[in-house]
Amino acid sequence: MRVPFIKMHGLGNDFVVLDARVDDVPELTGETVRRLADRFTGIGCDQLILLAPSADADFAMRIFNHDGGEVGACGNATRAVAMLHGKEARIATAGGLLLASPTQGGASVDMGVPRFDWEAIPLAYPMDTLSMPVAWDMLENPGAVNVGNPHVIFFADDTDAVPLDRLGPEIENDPLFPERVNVNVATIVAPDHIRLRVWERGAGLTLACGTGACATAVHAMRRRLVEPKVTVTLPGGDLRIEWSEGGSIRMTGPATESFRGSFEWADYA
Ligand SMILES: N[C@@H](CCC[C@H](N)C(=O)O)C(=O)O
Repeated sequence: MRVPFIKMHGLGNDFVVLDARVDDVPELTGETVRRLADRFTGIGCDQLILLAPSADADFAMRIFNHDGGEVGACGNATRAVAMLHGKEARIATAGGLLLASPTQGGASVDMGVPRFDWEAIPLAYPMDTLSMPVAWDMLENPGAVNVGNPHVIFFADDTDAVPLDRLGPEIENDPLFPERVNVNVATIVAPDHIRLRVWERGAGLTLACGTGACATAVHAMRRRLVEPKVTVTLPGGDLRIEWSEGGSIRMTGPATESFRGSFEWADYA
């Protein structure tokens, strides 16, 4: 059987979107996701997104990393599917209910209330997540935030000088993070501007990470390093993040549909 797909991206963080609301999509396994996500032998993407009907929301969004693992949140994909939906939507995800509205060329999303308890990140043992007494080489004293998925955030004078291709996988797989972790390295450029690079759990270095931008902005706000509204510049472009203590995070930015196609399911199952 042939299964239709839509190729989309948010600031270069790219997705294969399967829409089980309108198409027949057989049950996905980690192996099928890995094969489809492979950039040499498959369609190629950072995340595979499966849209499905939902009893509690306008639709459900399941998120699978490049390595086949299912996860709770993806900020860039949420903007992409909000744009696809074309009108205000309540989107059910494993990380919680998200509210999204399409904008000119993208979407604005209420990403929910961030969590800071060490159990919620989760960490392997109790620790102050605002100022963690741990270090990996030049990366030290990070913070941790869960925005539907787990993030650790380091500040550095120059994000480009950090060997994230080496330290990213080391930190992602450190036993301190029992569910592994997304690794963010940020520079405060100005009180309203952060520069950010992200090593994504299950996907590696990506051009942008929406939840990474949310987690980093919130952590910088909690440390009183930036204002409640910031621009986060990633290698793929800019996101606008707004948050105030106790509230939910608003993320606004672009999304793009690249092309539509279909694939033979048996080639990837
Ligand atoms: N690209 C995403 C995040 C995708 C999931 C992440 N790699 C995880 O494992 O939690 C984004 O834009 O937020």
